[in-house]
Amino acid sequence: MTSQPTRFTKGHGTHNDFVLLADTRGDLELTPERVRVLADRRGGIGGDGVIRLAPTASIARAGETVADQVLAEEPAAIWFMDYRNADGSVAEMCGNGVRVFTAFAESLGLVDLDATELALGTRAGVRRVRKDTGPDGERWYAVDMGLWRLPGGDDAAAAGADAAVAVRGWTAPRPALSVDLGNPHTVVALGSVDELAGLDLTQAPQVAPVPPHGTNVELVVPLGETPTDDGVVGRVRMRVHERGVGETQSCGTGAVAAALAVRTWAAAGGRTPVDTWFVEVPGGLLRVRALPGGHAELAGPAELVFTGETTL
Ligand SMILES: N[C@@H](CCC[C@H](N)C(=O)O)C(=O)O
Repeated sequence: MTSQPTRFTKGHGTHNDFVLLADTRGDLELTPERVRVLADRRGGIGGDGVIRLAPTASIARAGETVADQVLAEEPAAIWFMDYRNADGSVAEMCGNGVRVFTAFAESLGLVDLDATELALGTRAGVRRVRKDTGPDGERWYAVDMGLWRLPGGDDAAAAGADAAVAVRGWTAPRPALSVDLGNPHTVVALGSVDELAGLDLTQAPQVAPVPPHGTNVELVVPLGETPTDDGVVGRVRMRVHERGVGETQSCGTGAVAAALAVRTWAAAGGRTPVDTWFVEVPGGLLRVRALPGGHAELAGPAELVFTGETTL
């Protein structure tokens, strides 16, 4: 318990939910224990993660050199997303979190997305957010997620795999592809939506070789590709087990990793890669685009649902 009440906002992006703290002076102490208490769904506010909005300069002053790099690359990136998983661990990046962070910054009057884009700092570097529109005309946010990478390189791209994943109940591990979005992902293809729906993700999937910093695991079913007026669009359904959390309703970086893995598998099979994907997650719908120059874009909604004060 702290003696001073702290204001918070609760928000989510496709039901990946976060406790948001506005630390505009950069002096809020956020220990792993405090994160765990805030994120606790029974004893606290509850969330998959905790997001602190702080001055990028304060993160640099605290000794995180990535914040110096952010400001050198983009001096306008004065606000930083300090992202923590529900178990108190620090994560480099959160795709749904970036959109919710932006909605939070708008609510605080720190940015007007109707007038300009937002450049913000993260531990994976600068991220740029612009307003966008969803397939049914709803307000969405689109984020340039920066450079993506296959840690297994060309060999993994050609083979479509560089790892193996075992899920509780499976008789044998299955091949998987590692994808780096600033944070680590391992993507496995399944044969049907019924198999996806029946998965037991109550325990963390086992990944081999063991990733040195852990990984987020996406289980995906490619749903096909459809010609549209804007070109061919792919569709994927996925579930995710997040590092530091457990199964969540959505993972933005995971959706990007899933789409890029399916795209890589298509290319390995000699098919023309599709650049636009809709990704169905248990909590909603996200759009992923492979951009020129090796960047990827993630688009989706962001909702702020309530505010309050806590002494936790
Ligand atoms: N839900 C997030 C990812 C949050 C961090 C992740 N659990 C990790 O440890 O890398 C997203 O929307 O990307």
